Amino acid sequence: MSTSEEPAPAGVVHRHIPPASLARLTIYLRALGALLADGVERVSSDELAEAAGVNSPKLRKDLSYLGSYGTRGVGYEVSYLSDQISAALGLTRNWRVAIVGAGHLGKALAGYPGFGSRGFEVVALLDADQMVIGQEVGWLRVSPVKDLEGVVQRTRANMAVLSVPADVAQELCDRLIESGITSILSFAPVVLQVPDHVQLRKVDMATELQILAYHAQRAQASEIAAKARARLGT
Ligand SMILES: NC(=O)c1ccc[n+]([C@@H]2O[C@H](COP(=O)([O-])OP(=O)(O)OC[C@H]3O[C@@H](n4cnc5c(N)ncnc54)[C@H](O)[C@@H]3O)[C@@H](O)[C@H]2O)c1
Repeated sequence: MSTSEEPAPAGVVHRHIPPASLARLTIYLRALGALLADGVERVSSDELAEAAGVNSPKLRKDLSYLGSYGTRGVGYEVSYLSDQISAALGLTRNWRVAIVGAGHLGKALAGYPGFGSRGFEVVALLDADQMVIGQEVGWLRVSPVKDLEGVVQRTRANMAVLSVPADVAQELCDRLIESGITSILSFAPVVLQVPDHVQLRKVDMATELQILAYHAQRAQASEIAAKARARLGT
């Protein structure tokens, strides 16, 4: 029987994965993690698609970026597929995250217990405020941002989160890059300039809420239109 549902072996360079598929791969990974925890060894496309809340063709297309073309009836080996998605997402690497800005957001992120199981270890939390420096957040102690370069070196951080006010974000972003960090997630509401070799992602909840509001408004408008059509019998 064909095993073409199995993804490409480890070490294979994956094709460029479109952002929407990339986002869904993280959902499959979480679903596979739950199946693994339940002792499930194999899963069909349909079952995995249902667990991840997508349709099977979309799942098969997404997994095809890993070299899997989905032959019906064979099923995926849960732990193997989980490893392959982790490898494609770069999660087999040990990500060590430094959080710059230990305010509301920084502390909440540093205290979140769910990162470890997803391959991210928060190794440092930094701030400029003397009242905040030295505070304990979980097992971390807030370090002074003036020592950022040394902290990055000592903790071997290779990823950073910026949870600082907008007006200091660029300067801190530059210092992180000079310290050797090339993957940065920024919450600061400002456009940051980074060189080509640096991966910068921005989280903007206000934009997400605006998009949500737009969809809610459209859904409401089409519901009103449908009711009006029903009333008129058209
Ligand atoms: N993207 C989003 O969805 C989203 C949501 C909430 C907040 N934010 C943004 O995230 C950032 C943090 O929000 P917050 O609510 O935690 O704010 P906060 O004021 O509670 O925390 C900011 C922290 O940054 C520290 N700080 C200031 N200057 C610094 C510097 N030069 N070096 C190091 N630390 C410095 C402050 O001392 C403070 O502890 C803000 O820019 C905010 O606008 C974004």
